[in-house]
This record gives sequence, C-alpha cells and structure tokens, in this order.
Amino acid sequence: MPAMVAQEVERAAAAAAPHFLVVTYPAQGHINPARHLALRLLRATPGARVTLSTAVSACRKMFPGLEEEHVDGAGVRYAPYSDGYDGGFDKEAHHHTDYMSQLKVVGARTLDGVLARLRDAGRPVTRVVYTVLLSWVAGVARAHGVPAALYWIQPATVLATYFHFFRGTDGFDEAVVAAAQDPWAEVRLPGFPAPLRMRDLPSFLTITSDDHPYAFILTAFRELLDALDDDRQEDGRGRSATVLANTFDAMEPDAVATLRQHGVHVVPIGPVLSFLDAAPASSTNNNNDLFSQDGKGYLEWLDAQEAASVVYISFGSMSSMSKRQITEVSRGMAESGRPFLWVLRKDNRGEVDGDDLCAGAGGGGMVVEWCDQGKVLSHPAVGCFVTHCGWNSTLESVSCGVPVVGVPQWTDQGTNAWLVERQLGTGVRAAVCEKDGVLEAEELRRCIGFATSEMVRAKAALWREKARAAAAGGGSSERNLRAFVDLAGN
Ligand SMILES: O=c1ccn([C@@H]2O[C@H](COP(=O)(O)OP(=O)(O)O[C@H]3O[C@H](CO)[C@@H](O)[C@H](O)[C@H]3O)[C@@H](O)[C@H]2O)c(=O)[nH]1
Repeated sequence: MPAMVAQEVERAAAAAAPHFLVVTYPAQGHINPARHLALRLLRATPGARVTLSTAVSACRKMFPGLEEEHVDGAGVRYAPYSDGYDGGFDKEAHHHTDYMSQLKVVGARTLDGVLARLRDAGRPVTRVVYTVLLSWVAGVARAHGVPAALYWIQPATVLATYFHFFRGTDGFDEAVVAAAQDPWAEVRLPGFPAPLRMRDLPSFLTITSDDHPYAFILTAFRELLDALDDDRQEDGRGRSATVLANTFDAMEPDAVATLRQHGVHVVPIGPVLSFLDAAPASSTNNNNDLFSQDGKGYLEWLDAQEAASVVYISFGSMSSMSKRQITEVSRGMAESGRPFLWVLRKDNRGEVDGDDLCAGAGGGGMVVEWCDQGKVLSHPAVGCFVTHCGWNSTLESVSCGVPVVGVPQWTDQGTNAWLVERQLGTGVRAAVCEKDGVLEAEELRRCIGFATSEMVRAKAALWREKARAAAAGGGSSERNLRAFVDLAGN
C-alpha cells in the first residue's frame, strides 16, 4: 500500500476509534472518581482514547508545567478547560457564587475549544461524560453533536432525593421544607420502604433562603437535573440522558428502582476504583493528587503493625477539623491505646504540629499531611476508618472491607453514613456534641469498639466481596459499563 494511502487509512481508523472526554469539577473528590472512570474506560475499550478535562489550576497542581495537553503513565490524556481562575481560586478573596458563574461562562467557552481542537487534530470526541456541578457541559457537547452522559459521583440515594425534591414527587419537597429545622424528623422518600430522618438527607435540602452561602450548590444540582430533562425531550423515548452512577445494584436497589420508574436512565457502574483492577502492590491513585504527601514512610510504618489493628482517620479533601475536634481525637486515640494513622492536611490543622499530636496521643500513631488512601485502606494492618463519609471514602472502605466510624459533616455525607450504618451494617454513625458537632473522645472509643466487633467486621467482609463482584468481569456494573462503551463505539 502506498505510504499516503496507508496514512489515510490510519487517520480514518484513528478518527473512528471511540474517544471519551471525561469532564470534572476541579476538586479532589471529583477528580478521583473521574480518573478511576477514565482508567476503566481505557481498559474496557481496546483502541479507545480517553481525555480528562478539569480546570487549568487543578491540572497544573497535578502536572506542574502542563500547557495544552499531558498524557499520564496510564495513557489518560489531560486537556484542561479554564474556570476563569487559572492561578487558583482564593476563597478568602472571592465568593463561591462568583466562581460558579465564571466557571459556567469561561468553562463552556474553553471546553468548546478543547472539543474543537481534538476534532481538528483528527481525534474527534465520540462521547462526553461529566461529573456533578457542571450542567453546562451537556450544552457544549450538544453543540458539537456529541452525546453526553452525567457521571453521578455520589450515592444513587442522593440523586433520588434531589430528583424527588425538585420534582415535588408525592409532596416530598413540602415535607422536607416543613421538617428542615429538625434533624430527627422523619420524611418519606418516594420509593423507599422506610422513612429517613432529616439528618440522613443531603444537608443542602435544608437551605431555605437564596442568601444562604451555599444556595448556589442547590441551584447547581437543580440545573444538573434540568439538563437531563433537556436531553429527555430530545431523546423522544421518554427517558433521560444516561446517568452513570458510581454505585452498584446490590448496594442501592430502592434508589435505582425509583429513579428508573420516574424515567431517569440510571446505570450503576460502581464501585469505579481502578486500584481494585490491579495487583495490590501496584495499586495506586497517584498522579492526581492536589495535595502533597510528606514522605514520612507511612506504608513502611503500616507494614510493622499487627493485622487489622490500625485506626485510619481522615476527613477527606475539604472538611476541616476544629481545634477541639483535633484535641478530642487525640485524647480518644491515646485512651484507646490503638495505633492510628491520621491525615491532617496543612490547611486543616491550624497551628497544631503533627509530631506533638502523636506524642500527646501516647506516641502510638502517625500524623501525615496526605496519603495514598487506596493503598492505606488496602493494607492488611488497617482495621477501622474514622471518616467524614465522603462518597469516595465510603466506596473505598466498602470495597476494601474496612469498617467505618462515620462523622458526616455536610452535603451527601449524612446519607452516606445512613447507607453504611442502616443499609449495609459496615459501620456506625457517631453521636456528636449538639453545640459544635464535635465527636468527643469517649464516643470515638465506643464507636471504634463497635466498628471492630466481629459482627461489623463480618458485614464489611461480605460487602467487600459484593462490591468487587459487581465491578469484576461479568458483574452487574462491569456489564453495564460494557454496554455503555459498546454504544459509544457505534
Ligand atoms: O490523604 C488522603 C485523603 C483522601 N484521599 C482521597 O481523596 C478522595 C476524597 O474524596 P471523598 O472521600 O469523597 O471526600 P471529599 O474530598 O470531601 O469529597 C467531596 O466530593 C464527594 C463527591 O462528590 C462527596 O461525596 C463529598 O461529600 C465531598 O466533600 C478519596 O478518593 C480519597 O481516597 C487520598 O488519596 N489521600
């Protein structure tokens, strides 16, 4: 075959290969599930391209010096959009509402540029997948004639809650507004056999004024569901655009059923955790950290601990611990006599020194600024996880069979704690001080004792198997993802 013809054939083949563009908000808890999905898509689709797009500032933290594009060691390409704050968003100087409006305008314009550039380079995007808070991405994809799917990175129960709230299904919205001030009030979520308490619902539903500092988040969720409706009308089949959900059938059957019954085309593909796919030694979620590890050798320290003895403590990438909370955790761990590994981010520890904390807690632990949580939870020495119940941390704990002490702070975390305690039985939600929400030392010790009991450990082991079976070859989530991928290839 003459060289020019061969080149043409190669170019045509490249243009025909599926190309997924995964777009995410620039927060650690959003970037991680996006990258795990990117890796899953690469693995599920031989010859496919996967590009991940998040804001320039986040991309530069992950890959210093990045300009237009970067390909990581696993083959995921990064092509950032601009959120209007390429130097980083200073939350002391600007209001988050301004950030969201900038993100919508500048993000839409620059993401449009990313799609155009990939098309002009002979690598047209065939499917866009976007995470929460980014409803405008659906419009950008539509303008390029590319189908878009929402990737829901919180539990399906939270999606069902927002959906029925915004729709007003069976008066759910009115019931929530009436009970907003009472965390113990019970409300019936349509499609669920038993009532939930207000504290089990996403915290944003209790926002009753547009002046509330987080009112913009409730608006962003409303817009996200509206965007699904826009696609429903265009689809003509009476169901919404695809919603890939980072959950699995066995974990949230009621939520998946009620959403489908109301026309939401929800497709459980979780747990989407790439470190489950690799051999434990190479398991990693590296390369996408917005925080730096301090190289303290925590894995070697874990190696030296007894099996299932260590309590791992982390409140994720956003929540901060008050000074009193830090003191109570430190006291609780000292009194428990158990070894602990505690993540206290720099922006979360105030004046507190990690080494002083360890000494104060009896010297049986280690405080780090950030760690590879996938590796930590996969480590046999870890026997309990004290967590704020972010959805990623929750799914990671379930998939690693580590029992949980839940200390939810806000957003979806109350629902995640409810799932863990009431639906799965793999942990316990701690009682906190009514005045300041602090988990006190005695309660921490009690909860760790309960979470490490034979009964809870057995449940955690059971759900570990169910989670892994769903994601493994032939499992419900793997089949769902494959069907999605096959569709995207056509
Ligand atoms: O030292 C650490 C601490 C955390 N992580 C990872 O960081 C992610 C944290 O995500 P998550 O547990 O969901 O917490 P947040 O960062 O707080 O995530 C935000 O986003 C999530 C997805 O929308 C929501 O479920 C949370 O409530 C919200 O706070 C997880 O993948 C962890 O493995 C590390 O790798 N190292």
